[in-house]
Amino acid sequence: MEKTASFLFAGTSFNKKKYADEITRFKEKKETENEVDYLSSFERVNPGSEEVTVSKKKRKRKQAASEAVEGFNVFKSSKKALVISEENKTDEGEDNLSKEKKKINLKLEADSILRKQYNIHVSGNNVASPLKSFADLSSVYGCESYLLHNFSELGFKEPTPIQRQAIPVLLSGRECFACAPTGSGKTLAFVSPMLMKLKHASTEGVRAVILCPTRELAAQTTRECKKLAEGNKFYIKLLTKKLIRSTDLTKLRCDILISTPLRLSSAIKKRKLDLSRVEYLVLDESDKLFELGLIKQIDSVVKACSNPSIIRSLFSATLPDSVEELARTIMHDAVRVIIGRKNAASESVNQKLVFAGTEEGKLLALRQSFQERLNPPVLIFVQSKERAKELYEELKFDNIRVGVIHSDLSETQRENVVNDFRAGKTWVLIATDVIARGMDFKGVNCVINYDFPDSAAAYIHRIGRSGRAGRTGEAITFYTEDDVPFLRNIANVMAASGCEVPSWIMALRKLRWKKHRPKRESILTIPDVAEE
Ligand SMILES: Nc1ncnc2c1ncn2[C@@H]1O[C@H](COP(=O)(O)OP(=O)(O)OP(=O)(O)O)[C@@H](O)[C@H]1O
Repeated sequence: MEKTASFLFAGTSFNKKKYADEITRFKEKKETENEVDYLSSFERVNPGSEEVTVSKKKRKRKQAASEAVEGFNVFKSSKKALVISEENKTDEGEDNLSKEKKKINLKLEADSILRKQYNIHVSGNNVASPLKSFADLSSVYGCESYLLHNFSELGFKEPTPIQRQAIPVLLSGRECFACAPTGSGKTLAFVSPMLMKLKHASTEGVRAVILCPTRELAAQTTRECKKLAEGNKFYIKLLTKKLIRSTDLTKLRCDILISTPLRLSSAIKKRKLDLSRVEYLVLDESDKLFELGLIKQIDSVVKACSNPSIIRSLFSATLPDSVEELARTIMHDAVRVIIGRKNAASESVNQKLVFAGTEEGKLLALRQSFQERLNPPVLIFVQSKERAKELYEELKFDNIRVGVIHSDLSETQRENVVNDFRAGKTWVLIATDVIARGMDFKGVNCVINYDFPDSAAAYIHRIGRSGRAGRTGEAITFYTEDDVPFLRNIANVMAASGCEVPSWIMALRKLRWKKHRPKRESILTIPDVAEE
């Protein structure tokens, strides 16, 4: 009420000279007026109770009150008095307004200090305050205790910077573009507000969708979601082939559905999966999802999620301007949250470039480094499934526990390979970019880019498998003569995250980088296997 009044009365003008007498009279009474309100309302609620309960002090107040009421009647009958009353309200209104302004300014100042402290950059109007701690979730947003309990069970004491800002943005009902380094807890940042908003399980069909570019990441996100939802019986489902075959999707009981775009768009088309009630749509690794190969499927999912009050959000460690522009065409009044610098590598990874000369040189360098120091778990990235198979053939007899993952393996085989690596059964995992994004292997000590990555974004995601959740890691990138023209782009990423780069590389010409996948010589040194 006060707030409204203060806005209503702001700006009323009054001739103070002309009504000086009235002002004096008014000011004398001002102090008692608040008490009038108090007592008259007391009497309204308790008629006749005054004799029994009103103390001496209150009687005194009552006396003052009656005077004020009389005064009020007098003012009521006079036109002048009305203006004076307005003047009083104006003063009060201005007071309230400036108090309100002060409060807002203090809040904005505190928000800005917190954002600076955690390197949070936001753009958009009226962006919600960042979280000071997880406790804000219950004090400000009424978070249920199960979620806070789960955070503490998982060992999460403080929110990470992206969680501090993206969670309140989503809870305040705003759409969001979020860009934060690899391994900085983006999954929890989009899952927690979803769980809080959905509150409890429902039978009303799919209410939230999370899209991930690969099956492995979708499976991992499902697991994380279930861990965070523990204690609240949500229906959280991964859209698998088996689920599609065995269930009538028109009757799917599901609060949160996690899928790859291909699987989901085909379920919409062929199995009549209804997404019209979806309230939350998250595009994880959004820049990957907006790449040419997937855009059609994304489009069909976005269209199927036809609820006009849907909240969409995009999360990634790399968010090119082109993707933002494209996404803005479908988003409403979105807030942009960037942690640190946009499109930057994690600062907890120590990055090195190694000149290996030729393909043969790479294999030699790899073997030598393993002989000198093998500190598992180690991830090795190559540029194609063929090369992944070749490198595996070379290393499998080297007395190293090595595994390989690529898109030619079946779903179960891929799952087993990932599980073996997670469990420490394999020390070295050879992979294509299929697991470069989002996969959260605990404590990967070193990432080796055996083949030079095909883009700066691919580089950032690959090396981001190491140095996660506050740990440190190492990344080694081999390059040959073929890769030299593309060195500068990687060097820029390295320099921006504080790593040393030779000056001759920084002096190279900057190239507009389309996918760099040169034809490379075979890795195999064993001709028999090559011919198999
Ligand atoms: N508040 C927190 N405190 C400590 N650890 C956390 C916190 N939130 C998440 N984590 C842990 O941090 C790790 C990385 O989280 P997550 O996989 O969500 O990162 P990400 O930002 O999505 O990375 P990427 O860009 O590679 O997908 C996970 O092991 C997760 O359990």
